[in-house]
Amino acid sequence: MKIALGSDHCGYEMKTALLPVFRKLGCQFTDFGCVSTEPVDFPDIARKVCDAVRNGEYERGIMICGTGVGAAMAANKIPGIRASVCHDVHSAHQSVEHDNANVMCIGAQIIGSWLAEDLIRTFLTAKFSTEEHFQRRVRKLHELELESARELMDSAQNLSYVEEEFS
Ligand SMILES: O=C(CO)[C@H](O)[C@H](O)[C@H](O)COP(=O)(O)O
Repeated sequence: MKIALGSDHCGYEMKTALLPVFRKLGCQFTDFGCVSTEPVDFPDIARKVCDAVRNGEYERGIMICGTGVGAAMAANKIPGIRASVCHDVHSAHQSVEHDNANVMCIGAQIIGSWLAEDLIRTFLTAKFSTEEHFQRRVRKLHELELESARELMDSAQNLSYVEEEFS
């Protein structure tokens, strides 16, 4: 499995400590940054990780920030991304089995690297269920994404109409 990996400065040390885990699991991975504990902005890294997953080059993504929350917020803005914040093993597999999560976000300020290793192993080995109700719900997530895109396009059109009127 090919994994897109990323962190901000708060997750950098945990990410570095976890690199042997990906090797042990036989995963191919690319680290999309950051490269030190120098402060960066998690949305910039999330963009790179999620684009790599979204374009199909990588099957899943893992982001580590301070809490996992900011990374998940950023990731879920990107079409095609279903990101979870996981600090327990149950969520790590259920978010894939039921919700087809393709990015998992972890908070380095919340858990230690032993649990993070279990979460990664669990997330990467879980598979999306073929049961119809789970498939239907994920289709609905996609529909929400399309509705939001349409709403954005409509409001952009309204905006240009207003701009024309006042120019
Ligand atoms: O946890 C985070 C977002 O949910 C991130 O790791 C932030 O960087 C966190 O807010 C830490 O902020 P800092 O003052 O830039 O270290």
